[in-house]
Order: sequence, then C-alpha cells, then structure tokens
Amino acid sequence: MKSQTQTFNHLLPLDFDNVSTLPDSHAWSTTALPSDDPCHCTIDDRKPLLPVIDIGEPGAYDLVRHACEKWGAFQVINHGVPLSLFRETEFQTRRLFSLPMERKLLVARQPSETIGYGSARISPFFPKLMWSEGFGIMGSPVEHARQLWPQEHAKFCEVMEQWQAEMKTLCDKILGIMLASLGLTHEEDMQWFQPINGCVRTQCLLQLNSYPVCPDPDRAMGLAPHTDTSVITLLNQGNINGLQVYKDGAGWVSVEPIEGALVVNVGDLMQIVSNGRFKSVLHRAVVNNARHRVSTAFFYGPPWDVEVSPLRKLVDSDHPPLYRPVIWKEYLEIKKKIFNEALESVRL
Ligand SMILES: O=C(O)CCC(=O)C(=O)O
Ligand SMILES: [Fe+2]
Repeated sequence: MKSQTQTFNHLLPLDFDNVSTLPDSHAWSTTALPSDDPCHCTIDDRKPLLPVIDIGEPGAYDLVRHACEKWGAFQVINHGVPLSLFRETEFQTRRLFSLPMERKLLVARQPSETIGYGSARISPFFPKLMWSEGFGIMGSPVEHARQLWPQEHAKFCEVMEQWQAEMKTLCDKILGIMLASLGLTHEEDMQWFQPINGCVRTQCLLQLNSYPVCPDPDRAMGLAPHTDTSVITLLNQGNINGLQVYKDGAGWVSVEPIEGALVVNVGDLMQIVSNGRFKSVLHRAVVNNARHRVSTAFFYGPPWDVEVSPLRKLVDSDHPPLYRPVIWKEYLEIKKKIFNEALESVRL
C-alpha cells in the first residue's frame, strides 16, 4: 500500500493552488538546498556568466566549441526564431498549466510514458518531491489538447507544432555548428544526421515545465540536478530567473534570462559522440515566491534505433574511445534505472 502511494505521488504533482505552506514531502534537506549557495536567485559578480553566442557571427564556431568544452551549455541569440512565436508559446504554456487540476489529470502521463501531464520524470530518483509540473509532447498534441479544451484546442496545437518545427530546424543548425567546430562534417562523420529529402531523421520531445509560486522557495526544489539524455536541448526559460548550471570551479551559476535567447544544453549523447570533448551539463531549476515561472525544453536526438558511439575522427592512439557504442533506446533504459550514473556506466 505504502509503495503504491509513493508511486502515485511521483507521477502526479501537488495541486499547488491549494497549498499555502511547504509540505514535508517537498521540503528538501539543507545539503540539497538551492540556498546553500550564494548564487541562488541573484547574479553574483564573482561568478562567471554563461556565454551568450550570436550564431550569425563568423567567430561563432570557436565560441561554440569553447562553451561546449568548458560549460556544456551556452545561450544562443540571432537564431531567427520570431519573438512573436516565443510569446505565443509561453502564452499557450501558461494557459495549459492554469487549468484546474481535474482537467489536467484527464491527460495524466502513464508511468512508462513521456507524453502527458505529470511530475518531473526524474522524481523517483530523489527522496523529496519537486515544486513543479510538466507536460510532454511528441509530434501533434491534438489527442491530449482535445481532452483539455474540447472546443478550443486548435490554437494550442498550432503553436506547439510550429514551436517544435522551429526548434528542430535550429537544432539541426546548431548541431552542424558544433560538429564543424570540431572539424567534422555531418555527412561523413555522423551518419544518422544526414538529411533525407532535406530533413534530418530525429526523435524529439517537447517538455513544458511549470514552477508555481512557492511559499518557501529556500527549502524547495523546482527541478533537481540532472543532465539531459538528448544530443542537445534547446531551452526557452522565459524572463524569470530559475535555471542554474553547474560549472567546475564556480559551483551553481544562475543563467540570466535574455529576451528571445535560447539556452543550448549539451546532452549525454553529445558527450559520447564527441568522445568526452563536449560535456553534458549538470543543471537544475530553483523556484521563487513571487512569480509563476514556465519554461519549454526541446530534447533533440536520433531515432531510437540508432547506435551512438564516439565519432571515428575524434579517436586515435592519443585519444582512445571513452565510451562503448550504445543504442539510444538502450541508453534511455539505463538512464531510467541508474539516472545520473548512466554516462559513467557506458564508459570504457
Ligand atoms: O526549467 C528550466 O529552467 C530547466 C528545465 C530542464 O532542465 C528540463 O526540462 O530538462
Ligand atoms: Fe534539463
């Protein structure tokens, strides 16, 4: 009975609108708290800032390589995605999360699935629950949207499909820049990344995240520390502070929101294909007691059946392969079992 209740809690978020104090289930121990670190919520002058890169500039390749090696992340500007679409996507995201809990539960995510409404998928790996709720979309969200808004779902679907299309095109481009920055071309070096009829075959997930106003943000966690399983992730974090990335030697660094910028995360698969040159960034989201924050994360990866391994040209006698070949589907299963230890477990 007890374990059933726990599983239930891990899947379904709290009805945050009806909670005025932080329940014990969501109160993190002091060692895991965001506020154990001076960087919480404010930008600290002593901390380095996550690089902001204009990908239209000729020097972008070197900056991208440097950022991926040193941080595993950067903010991208001048990427061509219209600001109006950023606003519409945020509007539709807020519209979804502001629905009453009974309605959101109509599209609750099943335990083995990634799409639908629920708690953070990483919840089972932590002793406390997170102050957030999420909604996963793969391709058309129409089935779920129809249940959420029997009459008025067309606009939500249109905006989310347009956002996914823009994110996919931009990921194709950014991955091209990342490979080129290492002296590689996708045609020769990364076979799954070859466009067929002008289109790269990929498997992507759009995750909408919501972090309601929290009565006790210093004792709560929005999204606990994790690396993304993707090749790369494009995150629109909106205009409210909350995202933090971990940098060796600097600790947790807040990522300053910039209107119209997107955060690019190097994911686990990119760390594998780059043979450890690019690092999968550890990151988390903290919460606040004043403003409801939403974000959208677009996880970009190859089709499930593709085998991923360190790219041939990055391996030689001085640089032996650091990771064994792994099929993406298999890697996801490993991640579901051992979470942040997954990368280490495929290391040679
Ligand atoms: O909301 C954020 O800033 C972070 C989201 C994130 O890391 C994720 O969805 O994987
Ligand atoms: Fe993430």
